[in-house]
Amino acid sequence: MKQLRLETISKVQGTINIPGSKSISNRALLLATLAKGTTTLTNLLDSDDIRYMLASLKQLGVNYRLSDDKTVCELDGLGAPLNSEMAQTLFLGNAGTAMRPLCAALTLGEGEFTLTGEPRMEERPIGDLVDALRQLGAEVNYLKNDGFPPLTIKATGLNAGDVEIAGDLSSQFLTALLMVAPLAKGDVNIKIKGELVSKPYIDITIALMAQFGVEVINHAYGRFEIKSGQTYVSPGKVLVEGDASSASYFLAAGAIKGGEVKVTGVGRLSIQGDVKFADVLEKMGAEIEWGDDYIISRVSKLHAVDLDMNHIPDAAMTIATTALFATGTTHIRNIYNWRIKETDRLAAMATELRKVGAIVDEGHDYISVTPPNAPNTADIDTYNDHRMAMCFSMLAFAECGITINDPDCTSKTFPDYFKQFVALSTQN
Ligand SMILES: O=C(O)C1=C[C@@H](OP(=O)(O)O)[C@@H](O)[C@H](O)C1
Ligand SMILES: C=C(OP(=O)(O)O)C(=O)O
Repeated sequence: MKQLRLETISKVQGTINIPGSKSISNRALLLATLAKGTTTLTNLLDSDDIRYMLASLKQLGVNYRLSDDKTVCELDGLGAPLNSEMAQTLFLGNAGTAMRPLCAALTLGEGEFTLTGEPRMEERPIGDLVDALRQLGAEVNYLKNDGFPPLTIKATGLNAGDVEIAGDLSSQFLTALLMVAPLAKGDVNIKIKGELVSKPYIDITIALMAQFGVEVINHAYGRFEIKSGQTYVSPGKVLVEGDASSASYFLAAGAIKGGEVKVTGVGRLSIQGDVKFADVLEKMGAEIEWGDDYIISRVSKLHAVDLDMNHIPDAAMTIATTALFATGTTHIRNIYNWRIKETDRLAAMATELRKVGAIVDEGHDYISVTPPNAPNTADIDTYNDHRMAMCFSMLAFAECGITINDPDCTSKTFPDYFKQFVALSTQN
């Protein structure tokens, strides 16, 4: 197994232009496919999750041209659902933003499609989405375990009508349903069962659908209406913002060991909820400055916070390791669905934080972290979870340094993360 040793970094200073947002890249690729006209996407993310989406679209006959660095994509929209005369098997790795939306989108046209992924994908639920699609007449069958990929879709189109979908495990199910609703055979009214989690991701979905000309009526995240007669039309160009979750590591670095760190490509005008990570850092004592498309964090003495972080599930992980540099016990609450992501993140985070000497209380849906006087070094297991690897890079700011096992797992969303992270420590 590859290991990366990070020796102590005494100061970070500089600017980093954050690579494109995973959430926006995969949504925009799918909407551009369904839309009439050609769309040019710029600042597209080049990472595993996007490659799975791009490869699937190509396999399904979608034409696009990628720039050499794969960050510009000119895609010819179908102006219609995806169809296939041949049965197709699509491999989607561990990309939730490919698996869930494609599962819904492939029910719209005609054909037989099998969706598979990495072993962990077979443990990540999709039943709530499938139940909703079945209410609209879709035929979806599980190949192994009920409620989980792999699955097969026999597509004949999606009916209109009223549909209920559970919102308490993942917002990606609702995102998937919203994006396909305009191509159903009439009005679609969606009712959410239970409390919807990760709500800001629904705002990203609705904002992108609006860019492609479709309006969603949002009744306080409890009910959504999509009127028929709306079609996706390419806006011509879509600029993918920098990824706000990826920005969290650099903002945390600035707060712990700045100088100051400026992230560009994401800021006050962002449509991503994870920019609110900067508010959490500010509550911990960091000095934050906002621009329209940048955020700066400056070093300060940090203290613990006790917050509900359901709205920023990905960036909240960065708070768990930032807490090692704050006085007091930090409580991160209402994050049950950490358990069903790339790994069981509550268990993984607790185990690895304990290795460096933290006192950790891991609950059903929360984690509390009390820092040791001085962290000790350890070999950090990353569980094939890009965020575990990136979060634990913060331990390079402790006297002891840190070793990250399997650092290349960041390829899911940020292939050259460690190169960029180390570069920041040597910029003037
Ligand atoms: O819609 C999206 O782009 C995402 C939604 C979130 O998932 P949940 O809604 O499952 O929390 C987030 O964790 C994931 O990385 C991306
Ligand atoms: C949960 C994540 O990914 P996915 O899109 O596969 O759900 C993540 O990136 O933290």
